[in-house]
Amino acid sequence: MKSAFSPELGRYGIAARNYESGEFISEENFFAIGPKQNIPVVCLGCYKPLTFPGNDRCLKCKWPLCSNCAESPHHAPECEVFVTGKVTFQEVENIEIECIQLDCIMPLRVLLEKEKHPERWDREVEPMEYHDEARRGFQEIWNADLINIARYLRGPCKLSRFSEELIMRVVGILQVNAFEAKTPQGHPIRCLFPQTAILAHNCVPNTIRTIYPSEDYRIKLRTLVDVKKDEQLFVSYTFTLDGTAERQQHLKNGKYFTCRCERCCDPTELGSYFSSLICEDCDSGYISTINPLDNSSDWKCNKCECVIPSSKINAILDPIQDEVAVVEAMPYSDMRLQQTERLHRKYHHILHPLHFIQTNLRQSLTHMYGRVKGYELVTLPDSVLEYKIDLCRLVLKVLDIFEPGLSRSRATALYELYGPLALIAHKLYLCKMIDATIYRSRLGEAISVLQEAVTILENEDSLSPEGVLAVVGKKALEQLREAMLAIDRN
Ligand SMILES: C[S@@+](CC[C@H](N)C(=O)[O-])C[C@H]1O[C@@H](n2cnc3c(N)ncnc32)[C@H](O)[C@@H]1O
Repeated sequence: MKSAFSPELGRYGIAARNYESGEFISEENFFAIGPKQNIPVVCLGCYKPLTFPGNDRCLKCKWPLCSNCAESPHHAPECEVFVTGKVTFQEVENIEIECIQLDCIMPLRVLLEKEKHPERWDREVEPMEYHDEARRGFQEIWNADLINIARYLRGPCKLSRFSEELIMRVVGILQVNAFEAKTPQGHPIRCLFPQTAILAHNCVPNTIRTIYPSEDYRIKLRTLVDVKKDEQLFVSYTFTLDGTAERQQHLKNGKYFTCRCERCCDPTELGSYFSSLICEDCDSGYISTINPLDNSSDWKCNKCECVIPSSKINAILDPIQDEVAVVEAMPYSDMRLQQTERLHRKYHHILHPLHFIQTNLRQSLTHMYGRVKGYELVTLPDSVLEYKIDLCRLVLKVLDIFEPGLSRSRATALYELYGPLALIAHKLYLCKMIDATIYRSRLGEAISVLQEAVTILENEDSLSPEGVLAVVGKKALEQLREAMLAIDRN
């Protein structure tokens, strides 16, 4: 990867040569790793939530640390600071609420690493963007960080060798550049990878990054699609299956810029109508915003003269999104499946069939059919198996537009698709409703779908849920191939 600069994007990455889809471009060790901000008390070694106030403390500094992490290298740097400065951790009464004392940990780790590796700081971290001015605009957050982090480190932690300005800059560097990852146990963390963070954002990315907990949280960047030498490399900083307004808000509040990519500038989101509503007036057109980059823009129908102000659109969409959020917060269960189906049906007269709300509900349904108790794949009637196949294909249709190529989401959707494909083929053949030729072709489709899913998932860390899926998928692939051979033998 080469680095380039533009006034709009700042530094960004470009391809140093031609890459085929799925090729690794670069890899990097973290500069710092640590807990996220605004979280309840976690162990500073493995980041698991600590459930009893006062339990699980470091024997040296008495800050939160579980008994398995006594020698954790993650906690060692700040431990010395807390011991030397006699900085005590104030016990928290409610372990479920955010623990502001932990907000200083990640910035402190960056600052201590700066002292340990000044050359790497100068070369890689010093030039990083931190949007000082824009962050000052969010006054409440700025003041909270100033008090809970900068003044806490310089005061009680006796680290006045770090200026307030430098500490607030590190806070900004982390906010703008840090990536979220998960520990093997699924606990969220933040990591700073200065070289990989150079990549600009695009709502249709051409690369994907993976953090490998089993390789001491090393990051690797690979292409999703073929990329030509000197083409820009993009990742997505947002959830690609959000609509334009949601993505823009996330980027503005968290990364301080307006994305002007082709998808964001197109009211139809590349012809998908991903944020569009069905027109009530003509019933055959779709209502989309006139200017996707302006929240107050009117919306208009692509078939009739209907124009609707944004306030009215929000009054329709906000309650739907609230209702969906309640259902999506439920654990996978019969109840959640029923509620998801209810919402999917309820809003299909209002939202475009590919609307992001419908697509996200559909994606949840593809995961639940086959997993939720009472809906195991082998117990599902053929009609529901066919329905799951349709749901997967619709999700894949959207992913083909927004995450073309070898993405994790594509792999998971393909993984959900192979099961019902194989099962239906098998059932029909056993009932003699299809002959060996059709069975072979249907099984062949299931095999190629699963093979593609496994090929993508094999890039994931072996300790991650996706990595585990790759292993299970590989075994299933062997069984399907065995079934194929059995047809040929008979
Ligand atoms: C993670 S940093 C990327 C590297 C950064 N450009 C640098 O020079 O350090 C994210 C910042 O880059 C800029 N940026 C990234 N993608 C952008 C885009 N699509 N449009 C405008 N600015 C972008 C924004 O300033 C954003 O806050």
